[in-house]
Amino acid sequence: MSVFRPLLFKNKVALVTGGATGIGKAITEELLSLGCKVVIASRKEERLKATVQELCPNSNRLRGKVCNIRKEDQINTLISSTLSELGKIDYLVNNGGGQYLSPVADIRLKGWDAVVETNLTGTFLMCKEVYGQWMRENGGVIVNIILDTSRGIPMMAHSAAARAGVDNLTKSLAVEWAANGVRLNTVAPGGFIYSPTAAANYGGRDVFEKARVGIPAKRLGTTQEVASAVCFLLSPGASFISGETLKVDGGANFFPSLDRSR
Ligand SMILES: CCC/C=C/C(=O)SCCNC(=O)CCNC(=O)[C@H](O)C(C)(C)COP(=O)([O-])OP(=O)([O-])OC[C@H]1O[C@@H](n2cnc3c(N)ncnc32)[C@H](O)[C@@H]1OP(=O)([O-])[O-]
Ligand SMILES: NC(=O)C1=CN([C@@H]2O[C@H](COP(=O)(O)OP(=O)(O)OC[C@H]3O[C@@H](n4cnc5c(N)ncnc54)[C@H](OP(=O)(O)O)[C@@H]3O)[C@@H](O)[C@H]2O)C=CC1
Repeated sequence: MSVFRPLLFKNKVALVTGGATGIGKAITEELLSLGCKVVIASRKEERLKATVQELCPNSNRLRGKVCNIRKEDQINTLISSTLSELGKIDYLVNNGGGQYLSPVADIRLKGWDAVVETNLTGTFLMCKEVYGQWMRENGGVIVNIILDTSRGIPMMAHSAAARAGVDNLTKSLAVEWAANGVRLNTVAPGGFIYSPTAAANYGGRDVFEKARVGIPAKRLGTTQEVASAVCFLLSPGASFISGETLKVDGGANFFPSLDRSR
């Protein structure tokens, strides 16, 4: 059940990348339950269709649009078609992204570029385009999902570097665009947030289960717990918060790393 007051969100238009699966799907569900109209955008059309069918089969409050955030022309079309269909974009959640596990020594340039383009360049392009086409004149709120990079991330160094870039980009934009009524923040899920699609990327549930020992609460975070943080930052309750990074990690960042071996 939502912890927010629907009136604050009613009839707002939200664009959520990667909104058909995992954390993005939980954000989509939360925003729908609060009365938003939501556009979800990602590469695989069948996932978009399945989520629209599951969450909102009999209404056009949820729309899926195919978009690869590594392609500037596709982003341009995503924003312009959303604006022509729904008239505005109040919220943008840059959630689409990911990486693969690899020691740095084995990362090829093509793989490095794929991860940086997806996570850093894709977020830059989405922010720039939504600002240029709508938020510069009308204001809005942006939340960028990253990883908690505060201690580095061995085996995911390409993604950690890209996400640290997103974190810093968010701070610059929070200052540059403040006078235009645009707020931006990042949410950093640090502990492991299980969803079937996230786990499939790592060959199953195992890698998530192993992470449990490094989390003080000895449990994984849920996609809904990330969605709540995102919705708080989108809401008027966060109207004087910009350029911040909110960790959603059950305190794992403060847990002595020695305890991780137990
Ligand atoms: C762990 C717990 C925490 C969880 C955190 C999460 O984020 S959960 C969220 C989890 N969800 C996600 O992460 C979902 C989104 N993630 C993705 O789609 C991919 O991880 C992507 C971002 C690399 C794009 O991939 P793509 O195929 O569209 O990209 P492309 O075709 O442009 O270039 C591919 C190049 O990248 C390399 N390479 C790629 N994979 C591997 C690998 N397994 N092995 C080795 N290398 C790999 C390879 O060099 C390849 O070129 P090659 O040598 O084959 O010619
Ligand atoms: N699960 C976790 O523990 C953590 C997750 N995160 C981050 O949270 C976000 C959501 O991940 P999660 O829900 O867990 O995993 P998922 O794999 O379910 O979500 C990733 C989403 O991103 C979309 N996506 C990937 N690449 C692109 C692209 N090039 N263009 C458009 N969409 C794309 C995918 O859709 P499609 O394949 O159809 O394009 C998918 O919907 C990611 O950025 C992830 O890195 C951060 C910390 C921890």
